[in-house]
Amino acid sequence: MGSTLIEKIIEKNTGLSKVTPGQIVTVNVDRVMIHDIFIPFVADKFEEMGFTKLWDPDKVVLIYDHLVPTSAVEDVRHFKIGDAFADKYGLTHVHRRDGICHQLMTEAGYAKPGNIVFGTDSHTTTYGCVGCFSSGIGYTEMASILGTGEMWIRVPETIKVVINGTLPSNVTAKDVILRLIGDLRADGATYKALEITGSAVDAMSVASRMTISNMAIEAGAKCCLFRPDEKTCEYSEVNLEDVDWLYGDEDASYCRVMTYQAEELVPVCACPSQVDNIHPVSELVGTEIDQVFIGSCTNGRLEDLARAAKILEGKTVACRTIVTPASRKIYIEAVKAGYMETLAKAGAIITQPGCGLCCGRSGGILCDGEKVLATNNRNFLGRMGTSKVGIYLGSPATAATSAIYGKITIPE
Ligand SMILES: CC(C)[C@H](C(=O)O)[C@@H](O)C(=O)O
Ligand code: SF4
Repeated sequence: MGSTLIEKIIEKNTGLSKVTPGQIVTVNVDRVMIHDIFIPFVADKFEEMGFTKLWDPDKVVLIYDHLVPTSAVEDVRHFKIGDAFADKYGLTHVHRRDGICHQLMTEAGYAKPGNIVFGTDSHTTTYGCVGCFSSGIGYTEMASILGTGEMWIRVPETIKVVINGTLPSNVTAKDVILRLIGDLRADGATYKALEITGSAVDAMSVASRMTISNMAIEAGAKCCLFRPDEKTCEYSEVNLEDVDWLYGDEDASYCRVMTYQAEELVPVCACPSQVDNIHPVSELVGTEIDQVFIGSCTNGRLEDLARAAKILEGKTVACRTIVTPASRKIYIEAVKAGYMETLAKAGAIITQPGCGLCCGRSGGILCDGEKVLATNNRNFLGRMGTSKVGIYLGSPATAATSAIYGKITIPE
C-alpha cells in the first residue's frame, strides 16, 4: 500500500520503508522556530535539562514578533533573554523586527518541501503550504530538541480534502478553510494530518495555500500538507526533481476523504466566539462593525493587501480600519506597488509587521459591546480586547468591502 504525504516525509526522514498511523517514531528535526513569547521558558528548560550546547545552531530560528513593538515593560525582558541566549549558544538566525514568525519561516527559506520543522506556536502548521511537515510544540519539547535534534511523534492518520473546479471571484482560500473548519468542527481533525489537493488548489498561489495550512490547527490538525508543484519550487527555491519523491501513491490510505466543488463555495465568516461557528456572509449582511483588521500570519500577505487596496481604491472607510503586513518584505513590496498609499488614502491605519492586533498584544483592542471583522485565525473571547468584543473572521475581500460600509457586506 502507498503512503500519504505525511507518511512519505516520515519514511524519508527515518529511513523506515513503511510507517503506519499510530506508530511512534523518532524523527531528525530539520529546523525549529522559537518566538519571543516562549524564549524565556525554552531557555530556562534547556539549562534545567543540563544541556550546554545546541545540537545545531544553524537549525534554530529565533523570531521576535508577538511583542514587537513592546507595549508592556515586561515584554522587553523577553528580548533581553532571547538576545542573551542567542549570544551564549551562537544563534545566527535571529529576526528582531522582520515580521511574523510563520511568514518568515517559509519566506526566508527556513522551512522547505519535505522538511520536518517544529515551532513553539500552534500555527506552525503553516509551512505545510510548501509540503513541509511542521507542527506546534510546547517549550519543554523545544528545549529537548535544542539539545538532541530529535523528537518523537505518533504517525498521524490523514484526512484527504479534494477541492476541484474554479473558485468564484469573491471566494478566497480563507473562505475555503473556514468552510472546512465548519464542516470538520474545531476538534474534527485532532492529531490528524490534512492533505489538500484538487484543481482549485493547483490554481492557488503559495500564499493562499499558506492561509489554509495556517488555520488547519483550528480544526485540531497536527499538520496540513500540500504537495509541492512548480509554484512551490519557485517560492522555496528548490528543484522539482529534488522534491518529486513527494509525488504519486494513488493507493495511499486515508481515514476520511472530503470533496468540494469550488463553484459551490461562498464567502463565509466565523462568528463570535468559535472558529467553527461558520455562516455565509449573505446571512450576516448589515451587521454593524466598529473595526476591520486586515493582517496576521493568516492574511497579511501581498495578495491580501492587493485585494484590499483594489476594493478600497478611491473609497473611504466607514469604521476604524487597521492593516498589518505579515513581514517587512511584504511591507516594502506593498509600498512599491502603491497598495499602502491606496489603503492610507482610504483612511486605514497601517502598522508595523508583527502579531500586534491579532492576539490583542499591541494596539487595536476593542471595548465591551464592539464588533470587529478580522482576517486573522481566532475569534476566542477576549483575544482582541475585552471578553465582550464580538470577533468575526473573514477574508481580506470581505473585510475590505465591509470597511467601506461599516457593516458586514458581501465582498466584491
Ligand atoms: C502566543 C502563542 C503561544 C499563540 C499560539 O501558539 O498560537 C499565538 O501565536 C496565537 O496565535 O494565539
Ligand atoms: S499573527 Fe496571530 S496567529 Fe499568527 S503567530 Fe502571531 S498571534 Fe499567532
